[in-house]
Amino acid sequence: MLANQPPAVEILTPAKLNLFLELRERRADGFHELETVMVAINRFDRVRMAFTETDDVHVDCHWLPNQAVVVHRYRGAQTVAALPSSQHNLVTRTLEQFRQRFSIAKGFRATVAKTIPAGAGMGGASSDAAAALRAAAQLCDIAPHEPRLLQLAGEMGSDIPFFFGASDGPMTAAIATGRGEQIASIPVGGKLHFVVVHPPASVSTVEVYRRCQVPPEPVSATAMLAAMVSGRAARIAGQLLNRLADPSRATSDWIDRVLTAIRRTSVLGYQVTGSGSACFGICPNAATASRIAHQLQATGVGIAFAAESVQIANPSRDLGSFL
Ligand SMILES: C[C@](O)(CO)[C@H](O)COP(=O)(O)OP(=O)(O)OC[C@H]1O[C@@H](n2ccc(N)nc2=O)[C@H](O)[C@@H]1O
Ligand SMILES: Nc1ncnc2c1ncn2[C@@H]1O[C@H](COP(=O)(O)OP(=O)(O)OP(=O)(O)O)[C@@H](O)[C@H]1O
Repeated sequence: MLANQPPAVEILTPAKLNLFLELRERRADGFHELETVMVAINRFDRVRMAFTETDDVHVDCHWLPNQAVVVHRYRGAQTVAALPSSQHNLVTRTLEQFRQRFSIAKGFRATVAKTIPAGAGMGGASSDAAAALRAAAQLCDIAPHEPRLLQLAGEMGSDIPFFFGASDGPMTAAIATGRGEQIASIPVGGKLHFVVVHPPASVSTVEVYRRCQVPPEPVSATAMLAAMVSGRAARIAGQLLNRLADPSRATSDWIDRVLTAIRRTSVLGYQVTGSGSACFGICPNAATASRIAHQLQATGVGIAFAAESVQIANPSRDLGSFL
């Protein structure tokens, strides 16, 4: 680090896909007990953080320029999803709570450069918040898996703890229970390949959960876990499930358009991720995923890209000063 410059850290934080999501119970607090199998994929946001001498938090959140993934062209119109201001960003709210809980006097400045589609069920905001907490912990010399940090993560959003990864080694996939905040790493028998499509419409997670129904006999994730261990894409394809898919389809007719387009390709299986609006297909290898992504891009139902499973990387590199 250069002399007289504040320390700063950078984390590349991934998106997720839900390969399995079953609802078990609607709780009195309005949340749902669930069982979901999530996998991290190689679509990243970049979070950079440093201390400031002021006693506040400021977050600059922007799309990375020229990221085709966020620019939709539909019937001549071009749309880029709006991102929240600093005040309304989940990263800001999370860092403010962190400062209070850990009695941190200094403030933070963060820049969040995004490529993860927003409101797409790919966990973008949660991933950013997790990265910000991990970066803040590093700046403040707090252990990355300190229980109070994970507790705060879970309180700020059900999906956030997943993006911390595991304390005992690299993590690519996990089963999440409770309302999604209780994470157990699961082994995956090989790299998984996907094609992901997100239409030019976001879906509200709150709205999808409002419309969902808990089945009388929830399906267990056991068969999916065994399929993940095998690493066989065809076997995993046979176990894809998302109990939020129907309420997501009811929320936006884009979901059916995307699913219909994916069904016409040679993917091994397909599903909605999280509460939507993105959908994915599972493919036998990277070349097939790339070929199908091109094919789907040409259908005009959204932005299509190939992706593969990745490990959630462990703490961040020290940047010296970047701000
Ligand atoms: C759909 C998923 O992305 C699947 O991984 C998650 O379940 C959503 O996680 P998230 O975006 O972090 O959601 P939160 O910010 O915790 O909650 C947003 C809203 O979703 C609903 N919600 C969320 C999680 C859950 N287990 N039950 C719920 O009913 C609640 O109405 C809540 O007010
Ligand atoms: N850092 C952030 N990046 C993107 N969206 C954010 C951020 N902070 C707050 N938001 C708000 O949260 C909403 C949902 O964000 P996100 O992209 O995480 O949705 P999602 O992928 O559907 O999430 P999930 O899969 O966890 O339900 C956005 O529409 C936006 O208004």
